[in-house]
Amino acid sequence: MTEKFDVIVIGTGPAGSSVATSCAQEGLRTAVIDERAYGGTCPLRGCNPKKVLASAATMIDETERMQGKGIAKPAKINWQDLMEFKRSFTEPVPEAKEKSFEKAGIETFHGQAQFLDEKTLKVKEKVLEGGKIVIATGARPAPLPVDGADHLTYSEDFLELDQLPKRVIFVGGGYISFEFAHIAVRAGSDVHIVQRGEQPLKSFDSDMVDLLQKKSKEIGISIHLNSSVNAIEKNDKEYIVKASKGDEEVSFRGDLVVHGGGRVPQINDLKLDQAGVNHSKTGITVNTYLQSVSNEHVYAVGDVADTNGSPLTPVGEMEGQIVSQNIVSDAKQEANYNGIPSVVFSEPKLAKAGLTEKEAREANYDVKVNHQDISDWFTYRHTNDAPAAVKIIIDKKTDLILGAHLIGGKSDELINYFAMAIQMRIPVNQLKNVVYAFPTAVSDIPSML
Ligand SMILES: Cc1cc2nc3c(=O)[nH]c(=O)nc-3n(C[C@H](O)[C@H](O)[C@H](O)COP(=O)(O)OP(=O)(O)OC[C@H]3O[C@@H](n4cnc5c(N)ncnc54)[C@H](O)[C@@H]3O)c2cc1C
Ligand SMILES: NC(=O)c1ccc[n+]([C@@H]2O[C@H](COP(=O)([O-])OP(=O)(O)OC[C@H]3O[C@@H](n4cnc5c(N)ncnc54)[C@H](O)[C@@H]3O)[C@@H](O)[C@H]2O)c1
Repeated sequence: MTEKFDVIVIGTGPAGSSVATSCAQEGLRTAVIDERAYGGTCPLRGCNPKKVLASAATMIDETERMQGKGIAKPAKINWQDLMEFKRSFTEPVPEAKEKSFEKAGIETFHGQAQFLDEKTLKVKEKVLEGGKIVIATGARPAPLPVDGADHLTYSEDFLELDQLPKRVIFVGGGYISFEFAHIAVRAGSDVHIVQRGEQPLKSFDSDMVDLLQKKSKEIGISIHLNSSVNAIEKNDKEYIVKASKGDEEVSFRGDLVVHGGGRVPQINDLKLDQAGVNHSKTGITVNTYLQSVSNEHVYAVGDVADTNGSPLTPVGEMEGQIVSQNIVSDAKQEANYNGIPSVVFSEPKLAKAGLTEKEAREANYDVKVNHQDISDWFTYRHTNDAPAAVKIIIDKKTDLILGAHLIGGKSDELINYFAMAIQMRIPVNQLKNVVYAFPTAVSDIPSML
């Protein structure tokens, strides 16, 4: 027998949860489906467990850099204790999530969802029909065209390691590799990042990335640029990662090789063709209302949707809110990706919101660029926090901030103020006149503008 719903959401990560909860609150008969434990990548295998480990790495960095400045003995990471602490955050998630869906009146299904036709899905032996179906299936590690790719350890397995091996090699120089490398080196491992391009963390400001690379090298991370990994071999002692660097072949030896080579939309198992849902390598093809261009019953949100939004939790949540409004009231809401902040949780942390200097100039803005080394400002000097730098890009014509780029121990919180200014279109002259608490990192904002 076919069960009928107003809305069926495939995926219970941040994006899917956001749609399902809002639709149910508005009285629509709503169902969620997930093939894995409820909660999705962010709270179980991504942001939150990573942040528990990264915060410990920050504490190590803080005590190390204060040696001889009032802190006597550097702290040490106890990996097993830290993982136990991390599990206290991840383990309760699936049950709590399921209960919160049930409390909201959402029907819950476990298993892989596959389309049978435009409006119907199969989950194990059950057949479900949705007035609207929302695809929120997230992303998975990109298959890398590398011989011996099966030797790679994925980010989610790294976050479950009982022991941290002595020598760790990261393939790729993006978010995952920099964040995990900063954790691993603070936990005592020898770490290599092998990145095929000229600049790691390509979407960030290149001056800030240069500072992060310099600090990463100082704390013992070896960064190999222009080195494209093409093979991973294993013998009874170790892994050997082979890469091409121009005409040269280079190799690195380690005890663990981690995939940091990018993620791709999770669409393989959905049988999208049976529902006439168009897609490409970059995800489900949607219009500006996040509705499938080829099947009006279907929407897509989060990492799986091919939009201008980056694959980040707050983007998925925002898209979820937009789709729920479009479904509930037949509205035509569009996502606004302007000024969305993003942080690499290394130590120092790297942050951005809005346009880079290059993007602003290419878009023909008449820009004022405030680029400052702030490591000798009191905020950073009293905790010996270097490097610390800021680059703010201001539109001379409107006095609005177009982009903000930060590096330093406080940049993860500080970037939100710039994101707010960009998103709410607060002009620089107003931001300068806000009275902030002192001494805080935020009270430096007027001097950055
Ligand atoms: C290591 C790591 C660290 C990260 N750190 C951050 C961070 O600090 N900040 C940030 O903003 N973002 C971070 N991200 C990105 C963030 O986790 C994702 O952007 C976010 O989880 C995407 O949400 P989503 O709902 O689109 O997908 P997901 O959270 O991936 O959820 C998708 C769900 O769909 C389910 N599913 C897939 N296919 C099917 C199917 N056929 N049938 C049924 N269920 C299915 C999956 O099991 C999963 O539960 C990180 C990612 C990783 C990997
Ligand atoms: N703090 C955060 O918000 C956070 C943290 C982790 C992940 N994420 C999300 O997850 C996504 C995936 O993260 P990621 O770090 O895997 O990808 P990424 O896209 O940030 O970086 C991947 C890097 O790997 C390189 N690469 C790919 N194949 C290679 C090869 N064979 N040899 C050498 N280098 C190679 C690419 O050039 C690129 O620089 C991110 O785009 C981000 O949206 C976010």
